Amino acid sequence: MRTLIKNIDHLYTPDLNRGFGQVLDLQKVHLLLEDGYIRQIIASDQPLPEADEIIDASGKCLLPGFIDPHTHPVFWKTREDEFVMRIEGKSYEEIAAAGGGIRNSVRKFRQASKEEIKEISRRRIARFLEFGVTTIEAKSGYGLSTQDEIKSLEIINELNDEQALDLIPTFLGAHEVPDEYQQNRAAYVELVCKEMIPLVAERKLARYCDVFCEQGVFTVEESRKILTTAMEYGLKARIHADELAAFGGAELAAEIGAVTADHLILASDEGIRAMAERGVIPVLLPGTTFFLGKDQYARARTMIEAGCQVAISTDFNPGSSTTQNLQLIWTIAALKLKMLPGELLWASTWVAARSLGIERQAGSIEPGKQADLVILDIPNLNYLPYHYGLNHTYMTIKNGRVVYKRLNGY
Ligand SMILES: N=CN[C@@H](CCC(=O)O)C(=O)O
Ligand SMILES: [Zn+2]
Repeated sequence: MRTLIKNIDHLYTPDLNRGFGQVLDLQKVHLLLEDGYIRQIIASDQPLPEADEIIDASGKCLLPGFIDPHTHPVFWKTREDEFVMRIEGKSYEEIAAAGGGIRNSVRKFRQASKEEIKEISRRRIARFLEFGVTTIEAKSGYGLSTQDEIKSLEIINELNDEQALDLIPTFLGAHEVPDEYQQNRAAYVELVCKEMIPLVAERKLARYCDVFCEQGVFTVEESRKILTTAMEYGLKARIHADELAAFGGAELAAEIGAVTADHLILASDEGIRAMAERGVIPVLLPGTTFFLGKDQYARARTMIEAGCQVAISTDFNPGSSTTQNLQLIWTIAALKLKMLPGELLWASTWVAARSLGIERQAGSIEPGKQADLVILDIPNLNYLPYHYGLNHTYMTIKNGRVVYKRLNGY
């Protein structure tokens, strides 16, 4: 099966030879796909090859499919009541300390059957394709019992097999201390290390293990124990770090060689330096800072100057960031993190792919790679964060197949 995408105004892909933020901009080209892979970039003065399917991209831009490297898409009920409580003045931390937040989602998750949660999650994740996202990292973390964490990871793995979007599973049993362990948190850490991690690894239900390392959640010592145990079982580490307090999460990520450290709003200079030295990828989630109504954003420029390659993500979850629109995150990251369009392209394709170990298959437009692509109805790359809040996706292509096409022009 050969598909020709013809008359592409701009084909943008990270310029891997020139480094972070540098973009290859090929104008007026065509792209040939074959059997799900990228076959050839064709200059406008070359003859057009035969193809079974032709897509006209006149006046549009072609980018690698976006990769969202930090999401929590498997939950049951939404939490709009807590959103209103925050408008009225309660903080996210106060709501969590009073038993709301993640623990609220956990209580609800445990009441629903696997099939019910799977169905609602299936409908939710389909929306990522509409926004041009072709791969997501997907975390468990609303079960917090062995049985319910397994339920969550099974849903992620089954949805990965059953529909077009790729889901890369992360075990987040240490997302919170559940109600029944509030008076005995050490026992919960033991349960995660001695029962959940071995089972998740044995059943190959996750590639990564994550911990919410944060004041009031898991300490640095507890996080170290959980993540090093997971690494002994062959899972790679990611960590929610320094989001609500400067807590030593970035330093821990560097110390244990985590693949990513995420959030990092309050990461220290020392932590940033250590991450750059160890090659830890900062995954920045400015939509969360925005949605929590906070003013202090992660120091992306300091991280980039220190030598980090930065990724960005929606952090899609029912509490602290409900958007699935990575294009909106481009705008927030541009304005609040001072990231430039070329850096945002890297951050949501190549670097995100590296953070998930899939950079050989995805994350850039090169012959031989999976044909995971997005056609955007924009005149140039700068336009994407500029015209904000809407969905510019004209078409999403996953493994060479059209999986989303906008119905009407505007
Ligand atoms: N910080 C921890 N986890 C999520 C929030 C989850 C929730 O509030 O349900 C986050 O990344 O923001
Ligand atoms: Zn998160």
